[in-house]
Amino acid sequence: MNGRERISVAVVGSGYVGTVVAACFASLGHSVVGIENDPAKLAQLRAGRIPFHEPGLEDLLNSCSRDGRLRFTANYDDGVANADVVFLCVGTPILPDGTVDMSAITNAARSVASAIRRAVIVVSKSTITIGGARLIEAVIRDELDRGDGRPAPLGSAVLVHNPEFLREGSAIADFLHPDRVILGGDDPQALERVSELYRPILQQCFAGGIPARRPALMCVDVTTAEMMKYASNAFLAAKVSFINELANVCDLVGADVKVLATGMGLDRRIAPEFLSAGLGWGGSCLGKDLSALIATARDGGYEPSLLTAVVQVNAQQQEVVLRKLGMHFSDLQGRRIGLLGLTFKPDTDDLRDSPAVELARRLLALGAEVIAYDPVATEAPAVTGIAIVGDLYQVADGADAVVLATDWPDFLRLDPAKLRIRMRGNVFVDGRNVFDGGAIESAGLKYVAVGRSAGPQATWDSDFEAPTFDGKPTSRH
Ligand SMILES: NC(=O)c1ccc[n+]([C@@H]2O[C@H](COP(=O)([O-])OP(=O)(O)OC[C@H]3O[C@@H](n4cnc5c(N)ncnc54)[C@H](O)[C@@H]3O)[C@@H](O)[C@H]2O)c1
Ligand SMILES: O=c1ccn([C@@H]2O[C@H](COP(=O)(O)OP(=O)(O)O[C@H]3O[C@H](CO)[C@@H](O)[C@H](O)[C@H]3O)[C@@H](O)[C@H]2O)c(=O)[nH]1
Repeated sequence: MNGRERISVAVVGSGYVGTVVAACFASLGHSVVGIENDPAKLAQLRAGRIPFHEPGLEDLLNSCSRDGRLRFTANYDDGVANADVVFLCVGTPILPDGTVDMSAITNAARSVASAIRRAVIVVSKSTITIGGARLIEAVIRDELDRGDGRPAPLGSAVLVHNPEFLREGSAIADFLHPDRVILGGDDPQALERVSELYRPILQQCFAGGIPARRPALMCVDVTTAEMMKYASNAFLAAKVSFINELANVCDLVGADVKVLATGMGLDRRIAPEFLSAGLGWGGSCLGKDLSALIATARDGGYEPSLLTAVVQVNAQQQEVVLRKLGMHFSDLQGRRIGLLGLTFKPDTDDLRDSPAVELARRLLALGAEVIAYDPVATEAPAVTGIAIVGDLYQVADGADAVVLATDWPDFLRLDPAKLRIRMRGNVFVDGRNVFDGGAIESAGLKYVAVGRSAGPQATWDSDFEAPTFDGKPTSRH
């Protein structure tokens, strides 16, 4: 601990976020108990196995468990008894009306409160509705006030909201090397105590041996902290929808969206991240959080037209791929389509709101046959009719077209000639713009990408000299 205090932490919910939070805080030297109410997940975690796919997490969990800093329980009395800080990391899905289902987190908060016997800080880390922190606080206060014949004196609780910005697939690095830690609350001592937990992260100047920017700590009011999470995800989704819209314009005018995005990203105000055009964004968070933000705005009488356009452009992006297939086949009835990838992005097994699964669903609805391969998602998702195969080249067997839907690095190593030889047709749709079209075409396939039609390709060599405003070349050196 390098002389730092070891803080007792409980983490409620051991899913994609809670398990990472628990293992990472334990790796920083804190003493952590994970509370999970799903018996199957709990059994796996206790056996040292992660019930989902997240690179590096199983090793981290096992090393922390071996050192006695991390364990899991289903029992709130056991988990909360000695905790100084309790993190709530349970799911907050969307209800059919687009608002947030806060029932799991309020139930968890009630269970925590019923087990509190000392002064505790409860930290909501789940993404919550605007006003959610106050709701959780009220639930905890009610439970503590209820007494219910339990031995007095009961403990006390202060609420801090600490939204999480990790991404699946790079969750450990994102948690341990964040750009910022946001704490929402109005109790300075509680904010200070929670920031203590993050101290090793906040003080680091190196990430993986490379000098890094020190993460920022921002302490704000709870409502702004709640908004910070929704606004960040809405912005990321908007950036992807923006480049996808431009990709569609590139297809019209013969420009290359990949080169366009590289050029745009060189402007530091724009930044290169989240400018990859393709099948669109998905996953358990972006769509859900946009929906919650839109519902919040409408609830206040404001129509958020930009946010709704971000969602519309994304929904439409799958049609772009269908339209491209439509240029090669008069209709998709009876066509055999091989799908590479099912998860919503690489390095996760998460199929929630996956653009690949949604594309499969639409293809099936149009009468196509869909044969899919994914390196990690090896069971058919809840879409009847997708046939899953165990080898990537098998998707090509008798296929009229192969569509890359998820940009798993494994796929970049595929041999297009091996694919071609097994196919009936010759169409290859690169739904994530990751391939070199020339290499695909030289294997006898027709390469179809998103926003990269036969327009002129920009050169990108190091001897390039940018023209000055008067047209004369100038050296960059
Ligand atoms: N998945 C991400 O990448 C990510 C990133 C940042 C924020 N978030 C937010 O974090 C929250 C959790 O997301 P997730 O993806 O980890 O969800 P998840 O469904 O993977 O995990 C939630 C876990 O909580 C458990 N649980 C539910 N109620 C419980 C209770 N009362 N007691 C004990 N355990 C309980 C569930 O069994 C499950 O294992 C959501 O609000 C989400 O929006 C998610
Ligand atoms: O240039 C890009 C970048 C991403 N995507 C897609 O966008 C989706 C979301 O990707 P990503 O943001 O990396 O995944 P998540 O793990 O869902 O992470 C987001 O959602 C989390 C949950 O709220 C937040 O914590 C993270 O900060 C936020 O990036 C995926 O389908 C990607 O394929 C693109 O299409 N183009």
